[in-house]
Amino acid sequence: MAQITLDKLAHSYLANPKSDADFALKQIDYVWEDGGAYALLGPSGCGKTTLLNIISGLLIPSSGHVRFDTTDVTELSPEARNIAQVFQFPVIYDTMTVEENLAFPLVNRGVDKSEIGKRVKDMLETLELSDKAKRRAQGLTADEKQKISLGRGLVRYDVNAILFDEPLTVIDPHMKWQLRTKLKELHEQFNHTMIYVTHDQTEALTFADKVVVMYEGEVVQIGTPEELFDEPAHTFVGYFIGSPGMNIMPGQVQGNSVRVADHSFTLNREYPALSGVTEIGIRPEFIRIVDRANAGADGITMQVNAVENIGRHQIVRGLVNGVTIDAVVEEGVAIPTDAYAVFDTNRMNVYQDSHLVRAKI
Ligand SMILES: Nc1ncnc2c1ncn2[C@@H]1O[C@H](COP(=O)(O)OP(=O)(O)OP(=O)(O)O)[C@@H](O)[C@H]1O
Repeated sequence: MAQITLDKLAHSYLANPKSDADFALKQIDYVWEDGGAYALLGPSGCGKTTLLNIISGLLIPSSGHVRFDTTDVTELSPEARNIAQVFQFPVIYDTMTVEENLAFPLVNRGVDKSEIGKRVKDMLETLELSDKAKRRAQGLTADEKQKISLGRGLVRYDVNAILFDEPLTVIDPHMKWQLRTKLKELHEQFNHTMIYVTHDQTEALTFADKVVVMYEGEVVQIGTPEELFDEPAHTFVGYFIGSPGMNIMPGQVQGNSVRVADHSFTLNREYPALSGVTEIGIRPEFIRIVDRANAGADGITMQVNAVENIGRHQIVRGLVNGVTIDAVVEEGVAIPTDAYAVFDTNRMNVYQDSHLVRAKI
């Protein structure tokens, strides 16, 4: 296993990139800790696969270096990097049996026969495929084939890292949850450095200790699931993480006073003087909807347009000063038509030109 360092790494698919927009991956400096479980999360086209391919050696970056511990591997082939990769679709040998498929990466590396037998048996049990060990892979379901692909990556104990590129795309929804849990268990057991690419926030947040959020070729935040929820560093993270995402509204900030629409909130913290576009972010979970008649002066007029029941909660959708706002309210709570949205001032975040502004201490 290895610590993986990305040193001033950037990539453009163009021969002569001229501006930032020409880069599929804008400059990134980051150290992936040895034994960490990371998710690379972002929408389609944000550069996740480009970054993963640079780490695996399928792509040589336009600039910068990749180091595994102290070794510079920037120009080394994937084979020379000693990594395991699991792709979106199963990569297995149809004519081999399930156990032969799992043994193959170990046979190739000259691992001792008895050791191979032990590891394959363990992996068959882990993946709940013991009863299919002697069956040819041909004819198995897509789920089962992808489980074998995962197993072929995980059966190797000596790898520097295991890279997963949207590995659960072909997996049945109920099985996805099971395999995610399994991967987490395997990570705890073997402590491999794992990097998991996905555009699905549930997959990222349940699998990873740290989530790397990408947007338009840039890493906009690296944090624990809690950090991404509580303090999104960029409005995109606020919007992308959470269901529904964070509400973002235009606002003005002066010291400890935040003005949104026709209402000023007094906060228990001070902000520095801001320039540029100022926005206020608040998650739907931290907005209460109350009847205007009972609200006193502590809310903002909200025009309620729809109420969706989603089991234990209801999502209230409406407009505040022309901006669409969502609030998450417990089930059974009556939603007044003449409503005020009351914000939890401790949970309001301030953004300048899309980036989080920290309050002065
Ligand atoms: N071989 C290539 N040649 C030219 N441009 C490419 C190539 N591969 C990717 N790109 C471009 O680079 C950008 C990042 O693509 P990348 O595949 O890394 O994103 P992604 O986040 O993995 O997307 P997805 O989730 O759809 O796979 C996109 O604009 C894409 O069109």
